[in-house]
Amino acid sequence: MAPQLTGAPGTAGAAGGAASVKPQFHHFHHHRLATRHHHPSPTSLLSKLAFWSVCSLSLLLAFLLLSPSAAPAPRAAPDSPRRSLHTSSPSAAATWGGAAWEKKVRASARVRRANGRGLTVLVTGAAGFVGCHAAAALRRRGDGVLGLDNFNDYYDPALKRGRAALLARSGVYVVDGDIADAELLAKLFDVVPFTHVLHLAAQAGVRHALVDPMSYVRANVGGFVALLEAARMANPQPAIVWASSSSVYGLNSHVPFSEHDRTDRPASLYAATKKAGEEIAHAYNHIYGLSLTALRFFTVYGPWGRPDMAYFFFTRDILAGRPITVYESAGGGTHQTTISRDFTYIDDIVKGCVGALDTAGRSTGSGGKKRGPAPFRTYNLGNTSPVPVTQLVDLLEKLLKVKAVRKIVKMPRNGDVPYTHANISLAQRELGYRPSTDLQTGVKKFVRWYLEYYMPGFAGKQKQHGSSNSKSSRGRSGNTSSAR
Ligand SMILES: O=C(O)[C@H]1O[C@H](OP(=O)(O)OP(=O)(O)OC[C@H]2O[C@@H](n3ccc(=O)[nH]c3=O)[C@H](O)[C@@H]2O)[C@H](O)[C@@H](O)[C@H]1O
Repeated sequence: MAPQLTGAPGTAGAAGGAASVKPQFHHFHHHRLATRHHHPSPTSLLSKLAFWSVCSLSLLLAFLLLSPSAAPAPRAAPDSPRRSLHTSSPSAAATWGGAAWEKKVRASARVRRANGRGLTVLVTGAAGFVGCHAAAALRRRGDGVLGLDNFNDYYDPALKRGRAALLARSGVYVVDGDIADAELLAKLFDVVPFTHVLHLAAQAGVRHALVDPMSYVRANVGGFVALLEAARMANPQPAIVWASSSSVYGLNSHVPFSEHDRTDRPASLYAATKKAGEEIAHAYNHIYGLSLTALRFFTVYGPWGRPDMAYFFFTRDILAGRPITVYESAGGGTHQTTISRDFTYIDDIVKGCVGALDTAGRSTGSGGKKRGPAPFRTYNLGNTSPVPVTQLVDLLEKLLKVKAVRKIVKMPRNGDVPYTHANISLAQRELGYRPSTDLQTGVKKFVRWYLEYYMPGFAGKQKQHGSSNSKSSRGRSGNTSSAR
């Protein structure tokens, strides 16, 4: 079933129209060449002269256009839209540039608070789960917000377009482009003097790193460096708040995880690239005076969430009557542990992001040069109450009113860690971070959204009959497989 949206899908990436202009070639017909055996009249002499001039000019033009040394990569004229070559979006038709595009960018980034004081924030990964919620929250309080997202197909891009459409309705424009596109980033910083960057664009997911390792290196290392390069050259230099991950704690066994604990034993490539990001951030802070804040998110969930996460695809599969694989500890021996996560509700995470932006000190550099020390901070954003994954499944069964078909297996060596548990006292003290949503409340909100978004008919039926553990409901939900 196609996602049901209440409005038109986002058109953010379509700004600008056609991008490439094909050269026009003129063909001369043979009958014109045949005339050269006759005595030429003055008019035919003139037309011959004109013909050969056109030929020579065409040849010269063709030479200039096709010669590799003489033909640098076409640069966009200021008023014409251009094609981004770096997007990994399947549409690959991301366009940017031109007067109309710049106007849209400026309008989106304009602060709308009555007193005129507010942040001007570039939110990367704005069509992602956390990005879309954070961008909306900033816009609600009147900050200037511009989104950037490459709409890649790691999971259903229609969901990302749906999020961007929501943002568009609240006046936030999401530029369709890649963080690794240095030219695009330079342009954005040129058009808007961003005070802050909330950098959430990344290749997420722990287990997928076994399937496509390079995508993690490209986005979480290469993409991050591209963003930092653009930020250090920008004038003014923005303060950067970015998404690290609880996964950096890896095999750390000291609970709850504190920012002072070891993070040098990652269990997955995903974790390793996030940890690399933290080290890279330190270097940019040290060399260029960029203000950098890393937020270690703990298993964020909620409405408009990521279909690659367990709570999301468990919901889909339970409704479809398909078995779900639930991991149990591979521990054995004396350290038998229940697989559990410090699930953190999206609204709490957004408050943490906003708190981090509000308290981020300034970057000190200018023109790519450091002028003094700048803040370098790291915070856990978790819920401080880990819940076993089996309990999450119990909860979903209760809310969906469908019994899950559980396949219990020992946790494979796929990058997952047995448990996470955040110590959040630092974020509490310095960011005013106070998570307030327990798993029961948060998952209820997610399930309500899921049913309304993917299965509006089913949601209605559930309300009417108060129960839905029927064959027909399973049949309907079977259509949701495109969600992942
Ligand atoms: O905090 C983070 O830093 C990360 O959080 C998230 O990773 P995780 O905490 O691993 O969440 P998620 O995949 O939903 O698995 C949840 C639980 O279900 C278990 N799990 C998973 C799959 C399965 O088939 N069976 C199962 O039992 C699994 O063993 C686990 O115990 C983000 O995806 C990641 O991008 C990153 O941000």
